[in-house]
Amino acid sequence: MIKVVDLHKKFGKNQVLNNLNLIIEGGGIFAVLGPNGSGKTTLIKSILGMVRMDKGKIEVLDQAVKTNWKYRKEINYLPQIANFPGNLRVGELIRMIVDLRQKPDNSEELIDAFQIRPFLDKKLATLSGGTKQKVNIVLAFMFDSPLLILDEPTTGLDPAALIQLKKCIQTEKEKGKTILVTSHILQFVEEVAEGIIYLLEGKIYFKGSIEELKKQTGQTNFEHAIVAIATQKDHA
Ligand SMILES: Nc1ncnc2c1ncn2[C@@H]1O[C@H](COP(=O)(O)OP(=O)(O)OP(=O)(O)O)[C@@H](O)[C@H]1O
Repeated sequence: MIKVVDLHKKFGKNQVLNNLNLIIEGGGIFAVLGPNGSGKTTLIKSILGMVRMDKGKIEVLDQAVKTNWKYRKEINYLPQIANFPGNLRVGELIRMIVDLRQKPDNSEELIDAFQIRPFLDKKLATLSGGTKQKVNIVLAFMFDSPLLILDEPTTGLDPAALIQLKKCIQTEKEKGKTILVTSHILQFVEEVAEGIIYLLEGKIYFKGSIEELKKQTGQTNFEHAIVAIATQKDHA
């Protein structure tokens, strides 16, 4: 599903990813974790072909990222910060994306699930942060794609929307999808994720289940295990 080999990425003198290797077989929910600035978004954007890698090779759905952009049609992506023109109305944006993608969509169902119908005629610039995030979630979930990448999906969500988001993630998982998610909300990660991918110093420092992480760090609490992993010498 995703194969990253010897990925290097520098911004100026800042070596963000340094010989990063990662294989994710199809199906399941994987949380990409790591301290602020550890390169989670850079890794995700490299997988999406949005960041030009300095060295390495990435394959997504058996296609090389460098040479082929068509694989991106098979990925649903929720960016950490989505930048759509503020004068666009919510309904217009959703229709625009549906027209561009030219695939069947379930936007109507999601509009109701996330209760954004009252906002369809509102301009994006006038929405609250949480409502904007609900719109972005609708955009990310409305197409049927084998790979879903969610960068900080919980940002700004109220409890009702958070429950809805978790339901959507579970539904996609049950359909056999692969879901990559980043989040600093460890309670959310513990509830949804099966696999943990922990980034540190430009590499995958740990890859495994939450149970394996607890065992390796000798911690019974997930939060403490995450803190402990960064101080361990043994790499995954
Ligand atoms: N376009 C860019 N130009 C310059 N530096 C960048 C750029 N994008 C990211 N960086 C730097 O790369 C490093 C990794 O950033 P990235 O956003 O991938 O981290 P992250 O793990 O997603 O962080 P966070 O948890 O804060 O979201 C940071 O030091 C950041 O400042």
